[in-house]
Amino acid sequence: MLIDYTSSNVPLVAKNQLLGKGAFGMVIRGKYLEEDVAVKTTLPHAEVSYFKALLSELKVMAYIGTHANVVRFFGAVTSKIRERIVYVVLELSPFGSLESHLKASRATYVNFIENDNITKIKVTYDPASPAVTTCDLISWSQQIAAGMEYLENKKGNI
Ligand SMILES: Nc1ncnc2c1ncn2[C@@H]1O[C@H](COP(=O)(O)OP(=O)(O)OP(=O)(O)O)[C@@H](O)[C@H]1O
Repeated sequence: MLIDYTSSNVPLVAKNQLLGKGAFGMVIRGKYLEEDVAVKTTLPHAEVSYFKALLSELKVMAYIGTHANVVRFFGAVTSKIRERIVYVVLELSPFGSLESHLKASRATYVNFIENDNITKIKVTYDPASPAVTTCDLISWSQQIAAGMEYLENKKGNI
């Protein structure tokens, strides 16, 4: 279901909290029904092609549905679509992109592999001690594969 917020509800978008920028848009932190969310939109005065790319992404997100290993899509603010402004509301990933998290964690990475053997099992990721370990990498790989498998099956149903 596509949730269409009225413009009066747009204060869900918190200002000046930029989470990141992509090829055609920016992602800012917001709040939806007491939940912290990520809000994706185009940069001001962006080219029409960027706006169309965001609309295509929105269409895909709306089709995908929910899976534990795929960022959840809450809905979109489309009330200003004529002015080429759309806000796509997504689950907030508190650590940002996996790539940037892995790069930032490189210096504190804890390797559990010695002579091709795993020396320790630490199953759960503990945000209080955020050093990434070999077990985290294995677990995240499995989660990515599960998410990709779900998307692949969805693709087959189009
Ligand atoms: N759901 C999210 N939660 C937290 N941060 C996010 C979220 N989505 C995106 N970001 C941040 O915003 C950045 C840009 O995201 P965006 O989806 O626009 O582009 P991308 O997927 O990284 O690249 P591209 O535009 O090439 O697809 C990300 O690299 C990440 O740092």
